[in-house]
Amino acid sequence: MESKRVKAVIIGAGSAGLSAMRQIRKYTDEYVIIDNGKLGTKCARNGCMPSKALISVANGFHKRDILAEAGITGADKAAANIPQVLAHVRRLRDGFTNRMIEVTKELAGEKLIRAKAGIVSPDTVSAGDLTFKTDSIVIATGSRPRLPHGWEKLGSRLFTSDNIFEAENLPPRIAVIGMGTIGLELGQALSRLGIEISLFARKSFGQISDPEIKAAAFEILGRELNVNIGSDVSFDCDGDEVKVRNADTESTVDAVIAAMGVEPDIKDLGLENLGVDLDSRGMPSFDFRTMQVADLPVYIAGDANGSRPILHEAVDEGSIAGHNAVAESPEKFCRRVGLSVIFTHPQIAKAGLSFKEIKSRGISFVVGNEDFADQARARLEMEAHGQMNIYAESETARLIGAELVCPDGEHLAHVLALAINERKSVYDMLRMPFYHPTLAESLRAALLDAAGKLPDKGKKLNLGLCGSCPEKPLC
Ligand SMILES: Cc1cc2nc3c(=O)[nH]c(=O)nc-3n(C[C@H](O)[C@H](O)[C@H](O)COP(=O)(O)OP(=O)(O)OC[C@H]3O[C@@H](n4cnc5c(N)ncnc54)[C@H](O)[C@@H]3O)c2cc1C
Ligand SMILES: NC(=O)c1ccc[n+]([C@@H]2O[C@H](COP(=O)([O-])OP(=O)(O)OC[C@H]3O[C@@H](n4cnc5c(N)ncnc54)[C@H](O)[C@@H]3O)[C@@H](O)[C@H]2O)c1
Repeated sequence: MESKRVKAVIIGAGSAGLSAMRQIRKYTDEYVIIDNGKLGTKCARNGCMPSKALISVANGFHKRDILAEAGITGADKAAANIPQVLAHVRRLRDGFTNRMIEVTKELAGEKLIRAKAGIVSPDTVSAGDLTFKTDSIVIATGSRPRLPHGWEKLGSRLFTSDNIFEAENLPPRIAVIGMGTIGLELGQALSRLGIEISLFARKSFGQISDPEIKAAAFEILGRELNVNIGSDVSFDCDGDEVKVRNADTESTVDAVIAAMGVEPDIKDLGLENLGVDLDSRGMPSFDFRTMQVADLPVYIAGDANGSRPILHEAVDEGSIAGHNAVAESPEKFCRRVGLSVIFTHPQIAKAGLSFKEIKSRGISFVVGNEDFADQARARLEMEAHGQMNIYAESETARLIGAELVCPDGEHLAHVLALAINERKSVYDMLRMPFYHPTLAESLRAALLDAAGKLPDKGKKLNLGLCGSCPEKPLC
């Protein structure tokens, strides 16, 4: 076996691994990046991008249902050709994937080793016929769909996010197991494209903790989706059909989409050779601010650490891990304000601290609410449903979090995340202009509602919404 000496080994050329490489190559060219799978990143190949392409087509098609109400006739004749829709999704997906492959090859050049990596010890990594002695290791191996024991028996009738975007066609009846992010996004999109979807889950809307927002999401999405929640889900194969059931319901379907979470792809990686304790999942402890594993020169980033399996966090974590892999000593980084979006229609989103986190920290806070049933722009768009709750600390009036299910939730959540990050108060935010008629005005309504519930009952608003004039005003 040939042995080489390097300063850093990155395992995995996905979003986190590439981000780590971008940092490492600023300081040294003595590194390698090892990947044995398809290049192009999960996000582009079978994650963010194909799922959003499918959702976009499905939402466009769904509009035909409201066009007649607005006087546009004939839209009911539109049809969704599933093989053609899937081919369109793949075409768009391939564009993103091919670009990522080019970027990977351009950036990595000969440093890219195409082999399965294994950790031999904290300073040694194997890759096929090669062994690397290294000063540091970045683990960025991503995740795989979690499949509880037994579900693999479905064979070719089983889809996960790993294979669904490769399908040439889909059968007319599908059960989706799991009502988390993937289950909701794919379940609603496929249902809108005319596939008969039955959603089964033990619990719903795991990403949302505010009971009012959860209830609103459940009510709105439940209007168009067949949702079955409660006990454990089981199945039986009956010829070409599958019978899926929980305690109350049974559905006969042609295939199943398993969307029961993801688990770090760390099987057979050799983490036991690091010489540190591993938990029941086989995961070592790591520091969320340095990405360092125990006190070793080993860093773990992205979906591989099982902490925040979303794209921008994977990229941040890769960056931190890469920085620390070549630093004198590991530096602690402040992590970004929380932000997550589920691309259902309406969208479900969260910014800053969740309702549950605020409660568990014992913070005294007020909730500002907006009901989209009466929101002017939402009514014009014929999407007048949803709820937004924003949370402000009672003592300081500072915005600290928000949970929402509403039209354009992705944009509202970004504005809220910005405000929370900049430590803005309800009053600071009310100094902003809000154009009419926009969905952004919903934020103003929620802010006014919060102001009225603060200890001073919004009295500061009497000083004038814009506040006193600074020396060099922008107005
Ligand atoms: C259907 C779906 C939709 C999603 N939508 C969104 C979204 O809208 N927004 C969002 O923010 N996030 C979304 N995500 C999550 C997002 O895609 C992931 O968080 C992100 O892509 C993870 O990046 P990563 O670098 O950790 O993993 P990856 O990109 O999977 O990279 C891991 C790499 O490691 C390699 N590897 C694994 N083991 C080894 C080994 N032993 N040796 C060598 N190489 C190895 C693999 O081949 C792979 O290339 C979605 C995920 C899914 C499944
Ligand atoms: N818009 C986005 O940002 C986006 C989109 C898709 C995926 N993702 C990422 O991908 C990850 C994986 O998504 P996911 O939807 O698979 O996971 P998830 O954790 O969001 O949801 C898993 C769901 O499966 C249910 N479940 C688990 N075991 C079950 C069982 N045995 N029987 C029935 N139900 C069961 C859970 O109760 C939960 O509702 C997410 O954590 C998310 O970060 C993000």
